[in-house]
Amino acid sequence: MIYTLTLNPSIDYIVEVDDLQLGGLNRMKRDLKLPGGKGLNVSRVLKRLGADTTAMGFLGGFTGDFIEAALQKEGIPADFVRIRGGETRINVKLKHGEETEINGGGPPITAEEANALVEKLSILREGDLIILAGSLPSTLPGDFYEQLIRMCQKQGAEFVIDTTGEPLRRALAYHPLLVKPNHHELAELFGVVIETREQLIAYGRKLLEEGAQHVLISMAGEGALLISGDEVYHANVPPGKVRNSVGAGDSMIAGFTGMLALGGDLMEAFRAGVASGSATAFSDDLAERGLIEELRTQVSIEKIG
Ligand SMILES: Nc1ncnc2c1ncn2[C@@H]1O[C@H](COP(=O)(O)OP(=O)(O)OP(=O)(O)O)[C@@H](O)[C@H]1O
Ligand SMILES: O=P(O)(O)OC[C@@]1(O)O[C@H](CO)[C@@H](O)[C@@H]1O
Repeated sequence: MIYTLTLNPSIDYIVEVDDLQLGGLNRMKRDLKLPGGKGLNVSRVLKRLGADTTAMGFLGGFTGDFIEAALQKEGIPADFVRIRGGETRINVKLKHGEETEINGGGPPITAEEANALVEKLSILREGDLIILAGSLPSTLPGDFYEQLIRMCQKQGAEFVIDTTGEPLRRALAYHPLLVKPNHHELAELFGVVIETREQLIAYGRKLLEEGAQHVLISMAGEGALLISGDEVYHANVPPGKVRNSVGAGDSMIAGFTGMLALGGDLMEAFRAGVASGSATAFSDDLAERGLIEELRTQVSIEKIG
């Protein structure tokens, strides 16, 4: 079973305008409300790929009800802690030729609610994988991800972590199955400017040295790098019209881990990851299975190191 953990989920409110007038009245051309948050996105794509998944985390208020109903409609098992002190955030994704994102801070989580989540995670067993994804709510301790990782490992489960900064850095020592920074996150993590592919690979290798089992570096339209052991692979992205990049990275994690869970090898997982990321980039919502399958045949992988 692949569990996903989203400590700070969201409704993603996607708003499209023709010509954004800052300081003026804008009329929406189109809008869409989707369940969001990184782990939730991973679960939604895993489900479409036919992998077993359960979504976990915190939900509150009417926005939390919306997300629960959306997951139920898609047949995704969910086991969230309901919080009492606020509503799950609404993140605005503004499309105006480019994409501008305004993410909320998220509601407060009490110590009691945090403990309730820890209790729920006692269900994890050997053979399970948990994907910890997204920002850490500011009311939780800075080492909360680390606490959860230690606990999951005691129970024999593997983990993937997709977050930024210190929580990501600290998680490396626990040997995550996968980390997937994009090129900007990788540069930020090491406080450097990365200009060449060689530099990307060098910093990706550092993540392996610090403990990650596999490193995926996503580069949006430039494809992705997989660094594993002494080997480095590059995948191209298939051609297509970009409609939405929100959740492309999460879809990539779903494709990669889902394929491994379904018995695929590392190269098949890499290919499925890239195809899933691109299928989301070419869709209004997250990728559907049909498009992922179609794009999978168009991803070519080259060993470059
Ligand atoms: N413009 C694009 N064209 C084709 N494929 C894309 C494009 N953008 C993203 N993808 C696919 O999705 C993968 C992940 O994208 P990206 O590098 O943008 O991740 P990310 O920054 O973590 O995304 P997000 O945070 O928006 O979910 C890429 O490696 C690629 O396979
Ligand atoms: O604020 P965080 O937790 O870093 O990111 C949240 C978020 O931007 O990530 C997802 C896309 O990856 C969206 O569904 C969601 O709105």
